[in-house]
Amino acid sequence: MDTAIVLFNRDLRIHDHPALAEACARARHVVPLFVLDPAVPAGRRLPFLLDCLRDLRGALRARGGDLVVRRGDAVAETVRLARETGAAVVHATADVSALARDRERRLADGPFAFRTFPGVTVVPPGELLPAGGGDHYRVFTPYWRAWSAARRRAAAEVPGSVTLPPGLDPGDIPDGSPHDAPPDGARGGEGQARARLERWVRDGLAGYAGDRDDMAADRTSRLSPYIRFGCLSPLELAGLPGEEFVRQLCWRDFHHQVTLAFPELNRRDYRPRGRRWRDEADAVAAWKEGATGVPIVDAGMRQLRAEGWMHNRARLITAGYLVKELGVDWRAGAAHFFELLLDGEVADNSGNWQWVAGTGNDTRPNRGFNAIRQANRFDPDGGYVRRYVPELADVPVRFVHEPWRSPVAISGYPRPLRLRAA
Ligand SMILES: Cc1cc2nc3c(=O)[nH]c(=O)nc-3n(C[C@H](O)[C@H](O)[C@H](O)COP(=O)(O)OP(=O)(O)OC[C@H]3O[C@@H](n4cnc5c(N)ncnc54)[C@H](O)[C@@H]3O)c2cc1C
Repeated sequence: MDTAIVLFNRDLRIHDHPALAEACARARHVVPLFVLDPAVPAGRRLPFLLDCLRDLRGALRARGGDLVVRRGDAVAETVRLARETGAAVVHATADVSALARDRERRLADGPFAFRTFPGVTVVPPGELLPAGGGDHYRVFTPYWRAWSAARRRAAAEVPGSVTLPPGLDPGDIPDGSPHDAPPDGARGGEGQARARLERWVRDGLAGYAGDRDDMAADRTSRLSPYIRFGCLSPLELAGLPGEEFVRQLCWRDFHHQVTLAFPELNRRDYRPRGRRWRDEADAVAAWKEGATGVPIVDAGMRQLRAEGWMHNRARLITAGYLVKELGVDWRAGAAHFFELLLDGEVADNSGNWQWVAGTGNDTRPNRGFNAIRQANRFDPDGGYVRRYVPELADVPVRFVHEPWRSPVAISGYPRPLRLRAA
């Protein structure tokens, strides 16, 4: 094989990258390509994405290659580059969203051989099928059992060298304007990801099972934006010790295999339950602003806005409040999360929202989400609330989750919009 293009998407790494490794092993010239598509705006994730591209370019240059960057429609630009370089083969990492699969279908019709490779999940979506029939697992526990027992591929080798065809213009990676700076300075890229992983394995992994729901302690890995952009290989992460952490990666795989089978997961109820949602524009606006008057909900929503990330327990509480307490359609909440989260991504976002709403893969669709009970259990000292809702910084512990019970008026903080009895 003379020239192969490797089309990157959300697999922005050189470690364990089967599509890249195979191209480098077989082709004389390899063109690593990323296409910035204005029709698929990265929104708030753009600065993080640009960091990832710069880091990937650096890693490829260190191996004698480069990252070729183009702007436009990913398929049209790939076809154009194949013509320019005479590439007969295009490699990509297989993905599950409707958008990604449409791109794969169009690439398969291109004037080259198109091959997809694993790498977005630990176990490729669709590889495990339930014994009782069906094209995917609908319930997590049997999936977890099958997933834990499944044979895994070996991690792909990092290519020693990458050789571009001569005379190719690599193209610029835009700077991104300062007002686009990532929230709270979160920097993207495989180098950052591996450094954070190393720190977390040293300091956090051993205590993960006990600490992951302690909202104030904030001791989860915070690797999700890096996993979302593929700066880390899920397969490599799943080789870490610690069942509880690996189980979360299995949840991620689970939602991906659901999305492969049900690509409308971000639009349609997975299990329609005939729910009538309320039209509550003012309440939704207050929820988005972190001004519902329910401290644990407001703390989560303000963390999301400030950091582009929210603790998993806060995601469950804020989502539960919107759909179960306010009776608002999960799609409105999922769209807001998707817009603001650095890790925002169809399978995990919509899969989790539908799980909370009872329209997804929860075996207990009527599960309650009592925000106050959750707050007392997972933020018993109110440390999480105080961090994000400074109006409550000096309120005594016994009122921090229910400030409306305080005999002393608290200025500057609203009364709760709506709340079931705790
Ligand atoms: C309503 C709602 C929306 C969510 N939207 C997203 C989203 O858009 N993108 C996203 O990556 N996660 C989403 N999650 C899942 C989870 O909250 C985040 O993955 C997690 O909080 C990220 O923090 P962490 O990296 O510290 O996780 P850790 O606890 O350290 O877990 C390690 C990794 O496992 C994966 N993971 C953990 N929990 C889940 C889960 N419940 N479902 C799927 N994967 C999981 C993530 O890749 C995470 O980085 C959502 C959860 C809820 C309840």
